Amino acid sequence: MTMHKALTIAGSDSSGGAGIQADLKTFQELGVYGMTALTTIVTMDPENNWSHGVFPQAVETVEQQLKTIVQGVGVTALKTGMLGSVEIIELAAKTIDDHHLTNIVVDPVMICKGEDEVLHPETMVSLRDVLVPKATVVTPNLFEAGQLSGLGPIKTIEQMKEAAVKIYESGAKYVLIKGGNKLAHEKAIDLLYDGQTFEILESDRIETTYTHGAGCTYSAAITAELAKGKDVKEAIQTAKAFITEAIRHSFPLNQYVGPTNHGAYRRQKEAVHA
Ligand SMILES: Nc1ncnc2c1ncn2[C@@H]1O[C@H](COP(=O)(O)OP(=O)(O)O)[C@@H](O)[C@H]1O
Ligand SMILES: Cc1ncc(COP(=O)(O)O)c(C=O)c1O
Repeated sequence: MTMHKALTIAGSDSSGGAGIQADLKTFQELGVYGMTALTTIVTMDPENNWSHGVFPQAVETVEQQLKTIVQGVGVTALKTGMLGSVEIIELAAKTIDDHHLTNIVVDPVMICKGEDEVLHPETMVSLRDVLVPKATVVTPNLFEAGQLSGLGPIKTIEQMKEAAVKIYESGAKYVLIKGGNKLAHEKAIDLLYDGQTFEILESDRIETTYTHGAGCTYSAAITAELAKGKDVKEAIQTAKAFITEAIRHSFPLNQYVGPTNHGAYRRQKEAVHA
């Protein structure tokens, strides 16, 4: 039996709903063997208004993890999430080049939901210039698309298209901009651009504030499907169905954070086939 092996190079969300935790849960649900290179650790302080703590790992530690996985095991597809520093972004890009890795999903994480400033502005420039050019698919949300394209706040589908063209020019093969619940539309709209045509992906828009980890989960699902050998459009379609079910069944974990439900898509499929 062929084993499909996916890697996530990303941060840890200690509360379990986003970051590498979301990625691993998603890989498992979609039948792919998941591996991790941990870049930074994010905490939330219940005694201090849930303020975020960010604890970056040393570059050497990330390098050794990548060696373990890429040289020691081999990967069929990989995604990047929160990378935390320019050095780690450069390391991820170099690893992709040195080992001729393919099926690369770049989730250009710049902030955690609820925050409104880029964690480190210099990482945005490095993501755009060093890592986005390696991407098979880059998956910015509206805020990140505004930053990567230089267009600033994006509010309409027309502006999403304009941003997609600019980001494509940075060198990604496919640009997938997530409208999600920040676009004023009755559906949850994402826009896919392959350098030639725009495609709108839409799903039910679910009335909830529990979307913690939605972007991580979506990009991990795309990665898992690419690892199985699916083409980009097919992988994105499955991932969109996966994240829609995960959001439909999301839940409050505590007063502050509500993660998506990683098991919902598989349960729904099993119910249909029962
Ligand atoms: N309320 C919602 N209902 C349905 N789909 C949603 C909702 N919010 C986000 N999505 C979808 O979830 C995926 C992740 O988007 P988003 O939450 O914007 O990413 P991020 O976590 O990076 O900000 C996208 O496919 C988006 O359209
Ligand atoms: C480690 C880590 N990566 C990524 C994210 C981004 O999560 P989301 O998918 O909700 O945008 C977070 C948010 O808390 C995080 O802690």
